[in-house]
Amino acid sequence: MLYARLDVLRKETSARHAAVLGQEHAGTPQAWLERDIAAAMYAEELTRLRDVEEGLYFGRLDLEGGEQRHIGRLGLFDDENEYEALLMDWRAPAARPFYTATAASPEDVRMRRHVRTRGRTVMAIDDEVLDLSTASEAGSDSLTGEAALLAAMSRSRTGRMTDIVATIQQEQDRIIRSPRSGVLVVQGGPGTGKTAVALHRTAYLLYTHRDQLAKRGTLIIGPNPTFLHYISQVLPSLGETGVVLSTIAELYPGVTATRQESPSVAALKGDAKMIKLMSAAVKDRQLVPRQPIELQVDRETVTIDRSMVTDARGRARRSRKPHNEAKEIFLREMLSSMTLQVADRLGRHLLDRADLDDIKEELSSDDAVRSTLDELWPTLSPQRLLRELFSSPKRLATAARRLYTQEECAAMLRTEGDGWSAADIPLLDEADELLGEDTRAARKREEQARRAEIIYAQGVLDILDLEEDLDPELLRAVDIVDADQLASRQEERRYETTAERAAGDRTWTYGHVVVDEAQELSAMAWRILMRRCPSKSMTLVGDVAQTGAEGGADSWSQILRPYVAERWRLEELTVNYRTPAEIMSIAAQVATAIDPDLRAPQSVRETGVPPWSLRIDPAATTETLAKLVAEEIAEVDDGRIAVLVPGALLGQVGQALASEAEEATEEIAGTVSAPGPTGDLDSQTTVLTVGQAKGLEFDSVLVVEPQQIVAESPRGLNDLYVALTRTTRRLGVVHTDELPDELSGLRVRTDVSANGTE
Ligand SMILES: Nc1ncnc2c1ncn2[C@@H]1O[C@H](COP(=O)(O)OP(=O)(O)OP(=O)(O)O)[C@@H](O)[C@H]1O
Repeated sequence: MLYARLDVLRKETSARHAAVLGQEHAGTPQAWLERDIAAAMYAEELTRLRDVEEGLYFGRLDLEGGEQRHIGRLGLFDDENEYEALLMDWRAPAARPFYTATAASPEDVRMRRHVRTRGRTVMAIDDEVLDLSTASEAGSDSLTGEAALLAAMSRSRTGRMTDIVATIQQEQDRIIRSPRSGVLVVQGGPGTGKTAVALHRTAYLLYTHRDQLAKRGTLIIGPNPTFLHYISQVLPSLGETGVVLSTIAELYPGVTATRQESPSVAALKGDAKMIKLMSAAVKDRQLVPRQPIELQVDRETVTIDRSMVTDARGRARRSRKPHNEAKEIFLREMLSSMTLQVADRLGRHLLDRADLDDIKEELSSDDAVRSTLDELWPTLSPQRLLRELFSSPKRLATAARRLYTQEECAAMLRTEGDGWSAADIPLLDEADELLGEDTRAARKREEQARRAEIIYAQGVLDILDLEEDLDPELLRAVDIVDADQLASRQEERRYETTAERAAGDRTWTYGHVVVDEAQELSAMAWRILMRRCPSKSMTLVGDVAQTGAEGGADSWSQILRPYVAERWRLEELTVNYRTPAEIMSIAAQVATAIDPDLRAPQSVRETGVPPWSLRIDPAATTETLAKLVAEEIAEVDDGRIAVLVPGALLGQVGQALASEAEEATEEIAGTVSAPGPTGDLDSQTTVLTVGQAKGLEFDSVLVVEPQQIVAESPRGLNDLYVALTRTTRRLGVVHTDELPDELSGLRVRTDVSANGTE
């Protein structure tokens, strides 16, 4: 019945969409715009209706009074029966007991039913009677809908994250429905559902605060493009669009960060000391000449001396305006002083206001004067400031004095014009704030754009006018509208979604910002995010034990103190839904080595498959790895496999495995992806570094050379912890070096052919 209702809705929406698209668009520009908006709205609605196909209905609540509520991915109403609710959206307040009711606190619920479907067929039904007699064994922290949950967790992974609406647990629900305002930090170990919770919270907030968030948009920040790809399907399938998914590297419109940077240089650039360095770098561009400068202007000699420039510079700086905006004050002051100098020489008492204005006008239009003043206070773009700073040892040393050592400066130097790295993006944004808008350039750009629109509009009118068999009785286009008017109308017509407008505008401020793997962000990256969200309505999820970036965080209060002091809420997730207990007990050893106080999350299931280690012959690494991959493929059927390697081995292992797979006629042919910068999650087997695998999960994981992973970075143990916790079922560790002590609990295998499950 519910699917039939869904089909009707799809048909109706599709018909409306087609009707709107088919409309003749003769009409006012306003009507065109409305047509565009209506078409986009219907298209969005259609996507939403299509996306809920799988698992449309998943739960039922039977209440004490006899009322039944059916819960699903969206709300469906019976239009013949006074819009009675047939299916309730999981985010509606009345659906909440489905996630929170327990035997001890039943919230009026007598029975909760989980319905599992595949396509449109019911596969299983699990009923839980919330009866006090069962409350003692199933305490309030027990799992909700255990059978459905275990079924969801044991499913093969597809390379894309799926939603968890049918099996959200109580501790997760509390976070998902937490109020929108303020900063909420969700701390949780690996696999506790932080990403899932962050995305479902976004969907919940969009449902509950639709109006505000539709206008301002929501920004979701992830650690890398692979991760964004991994989560990209979850939100639309929850029925939401209008959300910007981005990495920090994409937050400065117009700049693409393509240059790789070493982690240690990225850490230097991410340090909060950069704030002072950047501000010094801007001030260093506001020059005072060592020697007086003499200029010839219309037979008069004008002298620019130190005190004159120092005064003008002082005034401009005291305005506290950004550099490019303060330039107007500097120029005004300089021109006044120079005018007075000329006037004094001519005899100031002989001159009136108009004469002085004439002198000033002459000075300001003189090329030599202009270029000299421009050198003393150059107009700077953020790109130019940074390019010239990081390619000049002298400039960098001056700006960095007392902040960075000589060696650190040397490490940050680079050749001019070699592109931008991800660590440069927060610096560009910082520079933009310090420099402000170059108002003259902005005005010029606007004028140019407007002129181009008019030329285009004139072209359109000319073409319309070329029609040969024109009836002189009929009005022509040019009789009704001229190019200027047409250009204005075109401007009004442009329709962009909130997400499109937000992504293209550096100064856009979002209604809510979600940061995943928040522990990875540098101090400078936090500044760019806080600027994008002045209301500080934010959800930050992460795990300080998984921090891999050298400039990343060790504690949440350290990150947040500069922005909200102690005004933030902390929620913790404690149950691991991903990694089986056998593997978590090994990972827990690593967690203790990182910090003895750290408690790894509790796994909810065992698989009976012990994780293993295998020492292999360095001469035959790739053949052995290929065999192990083939073995894992046989074990996981159509599941996913990751080979996690130290950064230094990525290219080598990736290519070798890919070509091994090409040659192999049997199991692994065509299943291994060669490593790219984003990793290819569509292949069955992917070779990745730990950094690339952050936030992802696979049915089986082979960790290669753990000792090298640990040695590669100051936070190497954290990386190993991340690597071990990416698996949902199977784990093998392959090494030629010694095994780190923490991994001594692994079952030791001696050869390849012996199967890991033995
Ligand atoms: N309530 C739930 N029902 C079913 N599956 C769940 C539930 N909560 C989490 N999961 C599953 O557990 C896995 C881990 O979730 P997720 O990736 O969100 O964890 P995480 O805390 O972000 O992990 P990490 O810190 O390791 O990146 C996912 O496959 C997710 O779908």
